[in-house]
Amino acid sequence: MANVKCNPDLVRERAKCSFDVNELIHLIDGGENATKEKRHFEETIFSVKELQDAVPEEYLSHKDRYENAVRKATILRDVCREYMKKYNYKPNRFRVGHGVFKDVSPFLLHDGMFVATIIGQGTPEQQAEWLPKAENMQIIGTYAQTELGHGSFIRGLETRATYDPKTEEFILNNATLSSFKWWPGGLGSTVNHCIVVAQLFINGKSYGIQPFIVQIRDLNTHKPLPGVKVGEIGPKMGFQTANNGFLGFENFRIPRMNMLMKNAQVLKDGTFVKGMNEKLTYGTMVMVRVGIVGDCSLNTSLAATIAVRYSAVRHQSKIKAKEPEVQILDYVTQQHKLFIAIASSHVFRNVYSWLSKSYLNVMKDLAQGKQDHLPELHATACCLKAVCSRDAGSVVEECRLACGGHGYMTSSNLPLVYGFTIATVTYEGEQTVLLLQTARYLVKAWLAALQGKVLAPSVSYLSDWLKNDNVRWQNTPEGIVKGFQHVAAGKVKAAYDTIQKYIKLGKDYEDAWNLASVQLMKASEAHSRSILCEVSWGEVIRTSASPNLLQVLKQLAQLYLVYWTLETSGDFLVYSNISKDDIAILREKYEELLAAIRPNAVGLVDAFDLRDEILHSTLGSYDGRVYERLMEEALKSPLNQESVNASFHKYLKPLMEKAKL
Ligand SMILES: CCCCCCC/C=C/C(=O)SCCNC(=O)CCNC(=O)[C@H](O)C(C)(C)COP(=O)(O)OP(=O)(O)OC[C@H]1O[C@@H](n2cnc3c(N)ncnc32)[C@H](O)[C@@H]1OP(=O)(O)O
Ligand SMILES: Cc1cc2nc3c(=O)[nH]c(=O)nc-3n(C[C@H](O)[C@H](O)[C@H](O)COP(=O)(O)OP(=O)(O)OC[C@H]3O[C@@H](n4cnc5c(N)ncnc54)[C@H](O)[C@@H]3O)c2cc1C
Repeated sequence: MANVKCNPDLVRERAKCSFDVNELIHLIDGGENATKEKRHFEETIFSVKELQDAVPEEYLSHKDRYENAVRKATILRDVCREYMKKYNYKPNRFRVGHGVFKDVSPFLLHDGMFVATIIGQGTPEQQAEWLPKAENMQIIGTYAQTELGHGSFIRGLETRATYDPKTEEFILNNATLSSFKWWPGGLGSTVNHCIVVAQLFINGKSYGIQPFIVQIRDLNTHKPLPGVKVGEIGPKMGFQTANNGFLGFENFRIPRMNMLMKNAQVLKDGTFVKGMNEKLTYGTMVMVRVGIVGDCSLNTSLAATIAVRYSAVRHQSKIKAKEPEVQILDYVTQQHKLFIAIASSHVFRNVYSWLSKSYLNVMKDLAQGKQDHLPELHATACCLKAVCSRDAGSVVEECRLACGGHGYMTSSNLPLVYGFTIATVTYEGEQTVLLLQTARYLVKAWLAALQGKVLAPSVSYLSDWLKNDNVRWQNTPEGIVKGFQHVAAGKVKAAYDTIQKYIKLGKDYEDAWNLASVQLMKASEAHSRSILCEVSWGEVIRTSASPNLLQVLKQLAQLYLVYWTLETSGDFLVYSNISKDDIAILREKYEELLAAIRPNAVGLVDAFDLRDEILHSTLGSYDGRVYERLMEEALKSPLNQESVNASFHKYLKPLMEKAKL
């Protein structure tokens, strides 16, 4: 990239960077070698001509766009397979996927959830049967859980799997319209198999929801099998190439062994054997929620890179009347919009790495029959997924707005990035629903704290606060982290007290819960924010890096702490000992941090190391040729391929002529 002829503003910005950009790239990637491998892989992928689009995707019809995405998905699969064989390297297909598809691969659910559910929910025998086929794409699948009528409340799913002991089969049925599966990615026209989550019935008795592996299309003709009704759900806000679909069954039989039986089992005679914990059936969702925190880091880095580079190149208006128009990045309001995006990406990455470790530890425990830490993992993954996805959506939108009119252009890629980022707020557990799951855990933890019990590490601050809620405020990062814990503890207590108040007024627990649920949701958000602050600050101070880089990383981590303290200063005034003077000091600190980060802004986004092919943006490319690219892309419009469009003769001319009469 160094030899590319760049916009002079970007050249100047890069020259004034105070740290070694390569050092940060290696830190993000996990070492110099990891960067080398990543770059070699990406170079290989983006030099494949067939993966490059001659016409921008947006000009294609819905159908052509899908077919093009499938074409590229198959080529990408082949290239990756060869690459893995040759270099024994497991590539990050999702990162290059943004480059290849701009949007989402029709195989996203195959890789992200179909294979993962076979691993997570299948017995060793079932894995041996299905996994090799799924991994080498002999079969293509998705995860079909959500229905027209139910997505959040999965115990309410209506798809039925009724066991027939005579034939040792399950009979799948979707008797109502609301029971039709709706949303699964790839289901529309791509997959031939599904994990279907259905209500299990044996001898007329319900045994709750269970996962089944089901073939829905013929492997040769791709026609839906008899008894299967399947199709695509149509255009959406984003995810255009994900090929989301609908599905219903009519007396469709599958063998008994197609129920994934790692947890619960159905024996030949119809005996139901309960698993260790029925919630383990929800395991794939926990795994994907953890992954979404990592996706939030990538999505915010995409938007930050585009908006920061653009803001360094764009000059508009003046700060001082007699001086030239400034780079818009010099407006402190612009820095306020953008530097939180850079900081958030680092916070999400650090928290993702911490959460993944907890996830793996809990999986190891579960394999040995220990489930003590499962509730804490579920509660933590729920609130972090909810808050990070919401933050990422807001940050991406703020970056888009920070690019003014050009940010509204599809060629900036910001609308597409927003489309797939904002989807994460809803899928894999709608944000409020997940926050309320965490609130259940917090209320239980609060009760345990009141009873003097020892709490799990992520909520132990509740006991500390109960012992002493009158801690002197300190304007240090550690003091701010403590402050976030006080806010969270204060909100948990307030929500708990509200529930008790309603119960005393004669409400039952469920109604009292619903009445207090805004407070519960806010308590859960505050808990999540306190984890984000504590973990990210902890990770940064443990980072081993050169003094210059460490200084910049600390500035970003502090910016995150101070930004959120100021954004939620009302809560701090209510629940901590912060004073108005402390808030004024923090405002000053915030301005100092913006100024300190300013010279490194371009270096920081360069360190995300996102190739132009992944950014896909007229505003964000490495060379900063913004206006040239905007014009080049505009000229690709089909309307610019002819000097006069047929509509002139058909409609406009007759209209004008009629007007003459
Ligand atoms: C790289 C991959 C990219 C993938 C792209 C993905 C595209 C999108 C895919 C999808 O969206 S797939 C569909 C995802 N759907 C959801 O996430 C549904 C959300 N709803 C739920 O998870 C559940 O319905 C619920 C909200 C958790 C409620 O479940 P339920 O009604 O059964 O529980 P409750 O009676 O409320 O009891 C809760 C009880 O259970 C514990 N618990 C709940 N879930 C889990 C879990 N996953 N693991 C462990 N424990 C769980 C919870 O803590 C409560 O415990 P107690 O308080 O009773 O002790
Ligand atoms: C892009 C995209 C891809 C998807 N891919 C898949 C897929 O591959 N496979 C799959 O199975 N599903 C998929 N889904 C479905 C997704 O998982 C659900 O849409 C999601 O879980 C939300 O459920 P819902 O649509 O039922 O929302 P609802 O639950 O109907 O939410 C509507 C409103 O009701 C509120 N609400 C609901 N319950 C409660 C409650 N208990 N307390 C308080 N408020 C509540 C919510 O907060 C929200 O404000 C996808 C969705 C999207 C958008």
